[in-house]
Amino acid sequence: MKSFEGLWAELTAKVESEAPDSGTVQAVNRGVHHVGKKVVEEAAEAWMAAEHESAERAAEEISQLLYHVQVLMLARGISLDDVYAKL
Ligand SMILES: N=c1c2ncn([C@@H]3O[C@H](COP(=O)(O)OP(=O)(O)OP(=O)(O)O)[C@@H](O)[C@H]3O)c2ncn1[C@@H]1O[C@H](COP(=O)(O)O)[C@@H](O)[C@H]1O
Repeated sequence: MKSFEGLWAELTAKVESEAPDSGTVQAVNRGVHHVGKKVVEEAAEAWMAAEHESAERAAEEISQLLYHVQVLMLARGISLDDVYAKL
């Protein structure tokens, strides 16, 4: 099973290698404005699923939100340690 840190390591490697077929690389290249809008969209979907759908559907939307938050961090040059220092 993938973890938050495992996904972060995978996405970091994709961005560093500029993997051409990676949706993550394409999103990072589109920039913070584009990725930020995806974060807001996924946050709304996570909220709606948590309020109106099954726990499994909510977990699926939350996983997409976590993914897009990591993409936002990569687009903005923020590391996991930068965030953990604020927890
Ligand atoms: N965990 C994810 C992940 N979660 C969400 N998403 C993206 O978020 C989208 C879901 O958003 P929506 O529900 O809005 O679906 P959509 O409307 O079809 O998406 P868009 O057209 O808006 O892009 C998916 O289509 C993916 O593009 C993810 N994309 C990639 N990953 C993982 O990230 C890793 C690297 O992926 P690549 O960069 O694509 O190689 C792999 O392990 C993937 O499994």
